[in-house]
Amino acid sequence: MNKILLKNAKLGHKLVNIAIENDIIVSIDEVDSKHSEFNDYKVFDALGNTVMPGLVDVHVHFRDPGLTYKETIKTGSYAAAHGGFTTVFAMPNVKPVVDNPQALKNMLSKNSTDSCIKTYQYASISSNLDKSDNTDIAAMAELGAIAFTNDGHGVQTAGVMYKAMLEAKKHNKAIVAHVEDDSLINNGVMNAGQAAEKLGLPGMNSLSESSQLARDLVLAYKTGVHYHVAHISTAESVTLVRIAKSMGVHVTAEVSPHHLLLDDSMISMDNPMMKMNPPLRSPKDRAALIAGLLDGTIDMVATDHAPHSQEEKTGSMLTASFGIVGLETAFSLMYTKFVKSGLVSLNTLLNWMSYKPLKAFDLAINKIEIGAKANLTVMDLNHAYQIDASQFVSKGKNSPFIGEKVFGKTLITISKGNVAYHI
Ligand SMILES: NC(=O)N[C@@H](CC(=O)O)C(=O)O
Ligand SMILES: [Zn+2]
Ligand SMILES: [Zn+2]
Repeated sequence: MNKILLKNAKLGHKLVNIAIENDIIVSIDEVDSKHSEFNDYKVFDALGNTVMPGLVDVHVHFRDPGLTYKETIKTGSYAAAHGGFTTVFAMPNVKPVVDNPQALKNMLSKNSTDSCIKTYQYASISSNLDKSDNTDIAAMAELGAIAFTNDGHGVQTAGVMYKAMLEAKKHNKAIVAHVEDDSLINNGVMNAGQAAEKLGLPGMNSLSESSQLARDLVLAYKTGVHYHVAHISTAESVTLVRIAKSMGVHVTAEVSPHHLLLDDSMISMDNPMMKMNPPLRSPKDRAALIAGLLDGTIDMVATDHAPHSQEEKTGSMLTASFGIVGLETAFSLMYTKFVKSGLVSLNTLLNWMSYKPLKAFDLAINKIEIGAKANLTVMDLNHAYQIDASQFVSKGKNSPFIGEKVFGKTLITISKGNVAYHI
């Protein structure tokens, strides 16, 4: 049997010892209580640091199979554990795309052998993410796809989206949408606006997101499907989700740390690390995202961890790949900017980064109590440091936050009773 004792962990205001057998928390005792039957346990000392429910990220790209020079399930899941995540949802835009039952079967078995944390798998809505033929949602729901998404691309026609929603609803699965109307992108490499004009770079119209979102929300209203908005990025999108929620549409939304913390006014030069999809929007959009997260319109934070090679992220934004890594910086950035600054409590941050992501997808929540699955992480919340790409265990070093001063360092991550990361 796998037996772990996590000693001297701060849980609320108490200092506790947490015993884990296989994947279950079997006891939580105050440190000074006399409990001495832990002889054959593997001991990890939290040294008085805070233990919290494992973080959850519903949006990661692990690039495996097919693009393993960028990331593998091994390196990606280890990066997640290093960031305090016990649970992630992997996107289907690998090679081959997870767009059929056999590809999904292969992914599910690869995730279970290669990932050091709990990894759920998305399957796609249409074949190869671009063709107009719908995938076999019924079969892939049956096999265990967590939900369906064409992330990386918008679903360009209402017909394909409507059909996918009807099928997903029938099988009690969510549709996760990367909302982007290709006809409003104009070969852009950043948000269309003053900043793009100043730099002389082609801009992507933000209506590309909100106009397709408006379409989808009508379809979601009609079909009753759970519709989840990936990486929401514009003020209009937040307003649309707010209205849809008030109408009773089953809609949830995620926002990335970078869209909360950066905007296009901060792109002072042609810098590939500031290139991602959706692009960093205007300061006004960013303010609306923060307001939307604070008032509950936006449900959760998700990283959209998108590793790329160094070559793919050097040179000009005109040619660089879209996307940045996020798993190893998300918690510390959010903790520093939202909790340490006094804006919200640690508990609220954990709602955004653990409780609500699981709740939204009807999964059991991570909690630290006897009988619960051992999905937890120990953080040194007082540890101050500068973000340094050489400390990343991800293959992707493509972060715009290098050099940023943050608080919060992961000491131990336990997922399903396995010690996935420890210092
Ligand atoms: N976010 C990105 O800029 N890139 C993602 C795709 C996506 O999330 O849309 C990728 O797969 O690289
Ligand atoms: Zn996307
Ligand atoms: Zn993505």
